[in-house]
Amino acid sequence: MNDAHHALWPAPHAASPVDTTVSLPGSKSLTNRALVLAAVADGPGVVRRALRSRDTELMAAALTALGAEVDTTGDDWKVSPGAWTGRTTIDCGLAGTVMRFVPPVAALADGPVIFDGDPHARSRPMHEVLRGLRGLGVEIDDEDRGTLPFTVLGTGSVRGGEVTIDASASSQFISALLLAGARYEQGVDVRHDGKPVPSLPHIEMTVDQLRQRGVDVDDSDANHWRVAPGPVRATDVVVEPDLSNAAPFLASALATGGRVTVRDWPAHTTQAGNALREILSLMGADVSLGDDGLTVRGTGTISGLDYDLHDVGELTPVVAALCALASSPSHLRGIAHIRGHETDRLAALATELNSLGGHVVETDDGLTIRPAHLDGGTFHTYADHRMAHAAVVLGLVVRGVKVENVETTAKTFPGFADAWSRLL
Ligand SMILES: O=C(O)C1=C[C@@H](OP(=O)(O)O)[C@@H](O)[C@H](O)C1
Ligand SMILES: C=C(OP(=O)(O)O)C(=O)O
Repeated sequence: MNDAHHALWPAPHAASPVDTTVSLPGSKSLTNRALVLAAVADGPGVVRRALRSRDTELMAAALTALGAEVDTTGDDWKVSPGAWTGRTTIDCGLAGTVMRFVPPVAALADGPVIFDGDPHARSRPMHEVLRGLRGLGVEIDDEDRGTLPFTVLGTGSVRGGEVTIDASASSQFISALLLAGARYEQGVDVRHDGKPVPSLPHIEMTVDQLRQRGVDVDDSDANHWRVAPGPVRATDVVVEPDLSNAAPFLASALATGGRVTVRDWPAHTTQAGNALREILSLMGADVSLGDDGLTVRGTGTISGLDYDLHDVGELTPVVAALCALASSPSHLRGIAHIRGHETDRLAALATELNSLGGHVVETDDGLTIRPAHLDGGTFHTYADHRMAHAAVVLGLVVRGVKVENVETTAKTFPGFADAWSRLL
């Protein structure tokens, strides 16, 4: 691993238990769904308190390239749908939501649309989105790669109809087809056939967002989703704070035996990050939801965790960091699919935690983490924002943790490092 390109950021050490209240930026998953749905809507809409980060700016740029108008100047982003135009190129960065959600929209454009992204984006699974789109009548040129780069050959309309894909590698494959599906002539009727679909809350979020805009979605049978053809109503929506990005902040209370409150925690939400309430209480925290937000209090002792993270895989890095600080062993299961996230997160976490002295073993579908004394050292992020989140949690209690490429957190949380420097 070459550290020469990136300065090392010394993760802040907590001299005393953390005791603070924080407001967090908006949800990536909600912002990018709201942008896509606003761009395919029947009139101009507003996305209030939009997350401004690399992934959401890439989404805004992608939709603009396809003919929508997206005004991102303030905190409330204004979106006006346009006539879908092809003959353009989309940069997906490393954003799963851009590489999966935009091709089904590009299929409505009147010409070819080229997709590419960061070097690692080319290894993220895409095959089943492409297969699904082909089954719905879309022509795609990927030179049989099944990954980025590829070209969607838009013709101005999409037939739609029935299709079966294997979404065991990512829930985003299903969300992708559903988000644009109402604009296809026959809507979409998509079935999953394969090992269980991960991250189901994210599909529920997609279904919920579609219904909020008047789209008729039938998800009454497992592994089967139907979106009726029809208009997507333009809306004025407020984005909730990103509950998955709350993970390192809430975890800091547990790690240091302190208290953290995250303001504006929604009482009802489809965000996967809401599972932190259960996970952190299983690990020994006192968790309460009140008028001032979600408050987590730690006792100074962290219990190991035996847990299936299949539905909430994006929480793994921070949870694994807490497990590495716990006083009993942990078994994190059900997360084989996170090998296809920003990096192979199972390999990256095992390597980096062990390099600090951890006792972490990769299993087929997760991690086994045993108590160990950790020492400082360099924690590599592999261009994965959530690896940096894990490193921050460790650094609070382990002296001398240095984070390589902390700037990678700009994917979903620009100013992440500064937020910690201010907090401690
Ligand atoms: O639809 C979404 O917004 C997301 C779905 C999940 O993807 P996977 O199903 O690939 O885990 C999640 O991990 C990712 O961070 C965001
Ligand atoms: C898996 C993640 O991102 P993406 O939306 O790029 O898939 C994540 O944020 O943890």
